[in-house]
Amino acid sequence: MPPGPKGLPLIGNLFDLLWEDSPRYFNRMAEKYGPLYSLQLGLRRVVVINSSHWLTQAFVRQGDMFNHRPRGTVLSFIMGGKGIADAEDQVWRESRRFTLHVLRDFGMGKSSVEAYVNRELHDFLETTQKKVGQPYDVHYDLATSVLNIVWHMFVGERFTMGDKNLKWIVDSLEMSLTLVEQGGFLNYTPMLQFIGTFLKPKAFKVGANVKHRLDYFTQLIADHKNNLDNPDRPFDFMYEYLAEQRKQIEQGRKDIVFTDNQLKWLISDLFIVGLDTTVTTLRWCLLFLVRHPEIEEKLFQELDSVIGIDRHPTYEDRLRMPYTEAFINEVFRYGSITPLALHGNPEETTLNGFRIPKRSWIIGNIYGIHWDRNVWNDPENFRPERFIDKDGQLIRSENVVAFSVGRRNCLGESLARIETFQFLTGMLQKYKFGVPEGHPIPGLGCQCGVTLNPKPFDLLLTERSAKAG
Ligand code: HEM
Repeated sequence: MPPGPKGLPLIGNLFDLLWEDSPRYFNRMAEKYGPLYSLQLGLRRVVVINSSHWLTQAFVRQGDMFNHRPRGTVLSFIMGGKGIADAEDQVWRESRRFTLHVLRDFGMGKSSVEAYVNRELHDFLETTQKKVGQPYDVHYDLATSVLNIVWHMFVGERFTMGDKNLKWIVDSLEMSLTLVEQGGFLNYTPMLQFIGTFLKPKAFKVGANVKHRLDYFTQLIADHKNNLDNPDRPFDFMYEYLAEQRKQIEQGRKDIVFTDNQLKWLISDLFIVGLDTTVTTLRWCLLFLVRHPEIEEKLFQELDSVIGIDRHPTYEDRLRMPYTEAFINEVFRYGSITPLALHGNPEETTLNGFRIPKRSWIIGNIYGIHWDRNVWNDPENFRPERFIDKDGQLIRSENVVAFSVGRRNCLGESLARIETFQFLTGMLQKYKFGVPEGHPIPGLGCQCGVTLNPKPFDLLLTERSAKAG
C-alpha cells in the first residue's frame, strides 16, 4: 500500500476528521507522506492523490480501473447508483454519452448557450439595479438566475422572480450539496451515517426535499410526454430524452436505461451539480473583488479597453482578456469549488508500483493540488498574476484541475466556464463592488460540503456607467 500514518485499530485515523475539514486534513498529510499516500478511515481504505501528475496517471492513463465511484458514501446512500454522478457501468455510460450529445446540440461553446446565459444575466442585472447603494447579499438572486439557465435548457421552462416554486427548488438543490461533506467523518462508517442523520435534523429535510423534487419532475415528465408529438415543441433535454426512450422501446431493446425513473434522477443530478458549483464560483469572484480593489481596477481597465460599455461581452472576448482569464483561474485554484473527486477501483490493481486493494476509495484532492506549496509557493495569497507571463499572456497550468480529469471529469465544464465569464464581465461592466459602511470585510472562511462555499456576506453595488462612459 502507499505510505501513510499508522492509525488506531479499527478506526484508523477517523477521529482526525472531527477537528479539520477533510480537504485540508488530506493536504496536511500529503506534506508528510507525499502526493500519493493511504489512510485507514473507519472501515475504509483510502488512497489520497495530491498531485496533478498522479491524478492524470490514475484517472486518465489507468482510467478503466479508477473511473468508478466508491460505494458506501453518504451520497451513494441517497442516490443509490441512479442519475449520473453516482451511476456505474451501462447506466453511467449511456447517460453520460447522451447528456454530452444533447449539450453539444445546444451548441456548447458556441453562441446558443451564450444566448441562454445572457438572457438570465440581463434579468439578473435588472434585479440588482434595485439594490444599488444598500447592503445586499447577492446569493439568492444569483442562484435564481443560474437555476433558470439550466432549468430552461433541461426542462424548457423559466421561473419569474417571486414564483412560488422557485424558493424551495433553489433551497432544496443547494441544501443537497452543502449539507453533505463528501470526504467528511460520516462517510466512512455506515453506523455513523445512520446516527449522524438523527444528529443533523436538516438531514431529514434533504430526504423530504428529494422526494418533493422527484414528484415535481414526475409532473414535468407527464407534461412533456403529452406534448412530445407536437411538431412545434421547443428543444430541451427532457424532450430529447423521451424521444430517445421511445425510439429504444420501438426497437424492442430489453436492457433499456432510458426509464422515467432514471430521467428524474438524471435531471435532479444535473440541477444539483449545475447550480451550486456555478453560484459558488461567482460568489468567490465577488468576494475577491471586494477584498482586492486593486485587482478589480485591473479588471475594469481590461474590460473597458477590450469591450467598453456599448456592447455586451461575448465568450470570444476572453481570448483578448488574459487578466480576466487569469482572475477566473485563480478563483478556481483558490476556491477549489469542488475540493474532492471521489473515485473507486472495483478490482485490485497497482499505482506507482503500490498495491491498491479492490474497492479502495480513491480521493483526488483537488484542493490539495491547488494549495500545494511546492507548486504554488504562496498558495494562501490570491494572485491572478501567477497566471500571467512576462509578455502579459495567459499561462495555462496543468495544476489547475477544478473540473478534474479523465472520463469521469465534469460534464458541464464548458457551460460553467461560459456562465462564469459572462456573469463576471457583465457584472463588472455595470458595477463596482464594495463593502457596505459599518460592515466587516468578508472573510475567507468557508463551509465545506460537496462544494467549498464562502460564508454569507453583504456587498455594496455602485454603478460604474458614469466612469466607464
Ligand atoms: C464551476 C463550476 C463547476 C465545477 C468546479 C465542477 C467540478 C466538477 C468536479 C470536480 C466533478 C467530479 C469529477 C470527478 O469525479 O473526477 C464534477 C462532476 C460533474 N459535473 Fe461539474 N462542476 C461545475 C459545474 C457543472 C455544471 C454547470 C454541470 C452541468 C449542468 C456539471 C455537471 C457535472 C456532472 C454531471 C458530473 C458527474 C460526472 C460523472 O460522474 O460522469 N458541473 N464537476
